[in-house]
Amino acid sequence: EKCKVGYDSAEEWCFMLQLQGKSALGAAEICNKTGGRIALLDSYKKIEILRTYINEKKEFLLASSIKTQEQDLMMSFHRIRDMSDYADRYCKTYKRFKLSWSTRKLYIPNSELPIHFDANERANRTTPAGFIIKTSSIPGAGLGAWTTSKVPMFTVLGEYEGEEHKHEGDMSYSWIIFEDDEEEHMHFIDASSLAKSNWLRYVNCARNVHEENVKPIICDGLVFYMATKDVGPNTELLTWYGENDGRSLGITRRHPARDLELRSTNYVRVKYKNPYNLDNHFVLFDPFNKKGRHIQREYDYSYYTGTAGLLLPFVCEHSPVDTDQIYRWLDPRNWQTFGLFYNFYLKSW
Ligand SMILES: C[S@@+](CC[C@H](N)C(=O)[O-])C[C@H]1O[C@@H](n2cnc3c(N)ncnc32)[C@H](O)[C@@H]1O
Repeated sequence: EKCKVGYDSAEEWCFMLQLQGKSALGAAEICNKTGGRIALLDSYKKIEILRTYINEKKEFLLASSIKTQEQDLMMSFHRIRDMSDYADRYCKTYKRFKLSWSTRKLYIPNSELPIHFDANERANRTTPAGFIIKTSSIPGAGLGAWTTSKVPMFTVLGEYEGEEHKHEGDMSYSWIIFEDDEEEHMHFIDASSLAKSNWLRYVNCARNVHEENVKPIICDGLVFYMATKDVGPNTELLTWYGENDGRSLGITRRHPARDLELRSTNYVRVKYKNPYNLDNHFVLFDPFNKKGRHIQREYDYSYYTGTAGLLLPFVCEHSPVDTDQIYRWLDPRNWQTFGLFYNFYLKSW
């Protein structure tokens, strides 16, 4: 037998399907321990052989209980998508009827302001009944907006008020509004002034999908905030600021409202060698997809899954022929080294 213990022979390769769910790093570690490495897809033939190999073990894979994470992820994704659809509908109605009965039904207006008050108290004084401004649940984030009673899903928490500029002001309280999708046609709604904003300025940025419960609806040059879940009492309202602002707050996670490309809940993690740039990286391999779309780039889904990322089954391999080594020689980035070796070889010969 050419394959090591625990490995199965599949044509010229030796594979081992691991049904335990692991992160990319955890998987690499286990493959190392068994004397192999993460299976590397570097030829069409190998992809086909690996597909056949996994298909033979299909029942085990389908029976493994670790799919719940992918299912959660897809559900969260669809929920976020549904919220976008709902927001679009809300906006259409708003554009036609403004705040009429239909858009006002689930709309929470600012608290009414007294006639005389300190101008800088405006923002806080607009806080409606059922909400309170107090220290955020996020360490170091300052103040936050909290519920004191239940808020049903789809409740519009009001309009994000601020000064409208054409120039960039204090970006930490600004929404950028693109009018008709053109960069030149944009403005900012800047809530940095306490005298010219309302309580929604205190809504902080969610760090993950579990705590995210508010969606900005950008509509008709304005921004509304809408609850995307039934929110219980004494819960902080948190929304996703967008990738740029998220990043500047140290939240580098990808918010998959943009593009969650998962199509399956049967992924197996392997590596893939890109034939164009010879880069090799982790991919999600869907061995049961018959339409040929079985390789999926793996993005950072930790916005959903927490820091370890998706826990997936994976395939280890060890090959009597180290194809990775061969590719290293073929990689143009290594040719300089190869040249040195070649010169040395010629000279010594
Ligand atoms: C629109 S304000 C939110 C209200 C702010 N916390 C306050 O006390 O006025 C945005 C600012 O809140 C803070 N913040 C919001 N989300 C945060 C997060 N996830 N982590 C750290 N700071 C955050 C940052 O200082 C950010 O510039």
